[in-house]
Amino acid sequence: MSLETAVLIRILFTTVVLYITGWIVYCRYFHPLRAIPGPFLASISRSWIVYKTMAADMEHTQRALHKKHGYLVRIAPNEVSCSDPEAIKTIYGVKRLFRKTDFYNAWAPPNNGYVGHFLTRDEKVHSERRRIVNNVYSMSSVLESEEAVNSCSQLLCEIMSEFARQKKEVDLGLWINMYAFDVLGELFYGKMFGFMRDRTDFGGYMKAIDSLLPAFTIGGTLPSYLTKLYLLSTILFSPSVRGALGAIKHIEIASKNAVQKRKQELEEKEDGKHDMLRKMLEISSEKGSKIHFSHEDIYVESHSSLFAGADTTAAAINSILYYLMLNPVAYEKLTAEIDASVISGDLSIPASYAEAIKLPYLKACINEGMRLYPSVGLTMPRLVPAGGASISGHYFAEGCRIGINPAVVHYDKRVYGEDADRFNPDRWIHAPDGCDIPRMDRTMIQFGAGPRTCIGKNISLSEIYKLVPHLVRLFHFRLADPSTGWKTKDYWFNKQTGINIYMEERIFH
Ligand code: HEM
Repeated sequence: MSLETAVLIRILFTTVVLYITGWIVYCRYFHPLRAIPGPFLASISRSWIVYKTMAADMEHTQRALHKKHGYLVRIAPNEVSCSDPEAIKTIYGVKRLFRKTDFYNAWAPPNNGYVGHFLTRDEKVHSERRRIVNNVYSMSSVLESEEAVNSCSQLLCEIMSEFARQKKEVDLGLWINMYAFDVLGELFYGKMFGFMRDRTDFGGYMKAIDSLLPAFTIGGTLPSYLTKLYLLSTILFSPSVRGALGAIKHIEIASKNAVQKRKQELEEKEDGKHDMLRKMLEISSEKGSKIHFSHEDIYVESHSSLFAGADTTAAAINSILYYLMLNPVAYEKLTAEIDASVISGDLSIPASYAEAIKLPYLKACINEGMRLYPSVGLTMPRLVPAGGASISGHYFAEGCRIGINPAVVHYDKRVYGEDADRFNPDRWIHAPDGCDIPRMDRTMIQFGAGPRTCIGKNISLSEIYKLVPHLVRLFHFRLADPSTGWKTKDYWFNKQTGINIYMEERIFH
């Protein structure tokens, strides 16, 4: 090696060491977030958050960190996880908009048009676009398709009856996931995809989402200059991600075909169906050119809902049923309420949404399942707007990243009582000492909060309120092996596997 090269290497090495030392000193002693506690590595590098996200159990890590440090924990040099229930309205409220961070960029398809409600970071564009379709997602609109949802529940119950008669061990999570996809098929396209009918992962959608979730979540957590590189390398080197992109393409093509077909059907004859596709086609033909709502926007609307709406709803139903199976007293109490309501004629089977929401213990069990196990298990990160903000006694400068993880704030003992980490639906009937139900309700952010609240919330609630009493009335479920527990993977959607059960059909005389 020549002398010049050796000197050059030494200069380079010294520069790198000086840069890293300077960066660490800045992060620890001069950074605006220096006073916020958290893991040392997190305070100087995003490698901590990336590594912990890859482990897919961030909700446990964050709960432990908040228990140790309080409401604010530094999870990256410029990012904070907040668990203060009072901060929900500041961070996610309408008063001053905290924009979504670049975490969401990793999920966006290469698309020059509108990327969908979930991914859009421009609040003005978001509110304009969301206003166009808000009514389509209202509860009254969703309930116009109630019969269609009933047909899905009935098919699921027929399959479950067959399994019960065969005394077969069943992967409950898998069937609930297939059910959730088929309901979206009915609601959006006027017919089930065929997951349950064909007993298969139709078009490979489930596998595709499972493969893409880690890539998007890790890609979004990386420093933004690495996101594209990371995503590109997963496409090049991971056959499952390549396969998943193929399946997503399939969903896109299927959406496009469905829009064309539905348009044609409606032109040919009136079929009396009020699916969401029809409603969106009507908006598009009545005022589409004026408000720029084209067929392209309808494809985006429908296929992004498949991505966002099936796994999340399935995770919620799974958690409600799983915790009931683990808590026989609550399970019996719910069964008694449902049986009494059926006998008195207050609840039909299939259950109507309007009837089901009147059952107090059912409501308590549903709230409690989604509290203890919200379907989204990472912080929903936002940027502090111009002028900064005061949160939990700390001033945050513009541009700091901050978010709340539903799976952390839902465990707050000051809000939900000393037994907040236990499944106890009764807390929703009589609030624990020192707690009150309106505050408990306000702290539930399983569907997000404020202007970016889940647009599909009513779809999911109608599915959950209708399916849970239907299943509880017709079957008795028990875990095949209560000692093993489910397995969970928290890649933004916190998905469960291994809910293996046996069931019996209930006999009524
Ligand atoms: C139990 C079921 C569901 C849960 C727990 C859930 C959860 C969430 C959460 C937490 C957000 C906010 C994300 C953020 O602020 O970063 C969100 C947004 C969203 N969800 Fe859901 N979701 C569910 C079902 C659905 C369904 C069925 C659909 C579609 C049909 C859907 C579509 C969306 C969309 C499009 C957004 C973005 C809304 C916006 O920014 O305007 N979700 N969801």
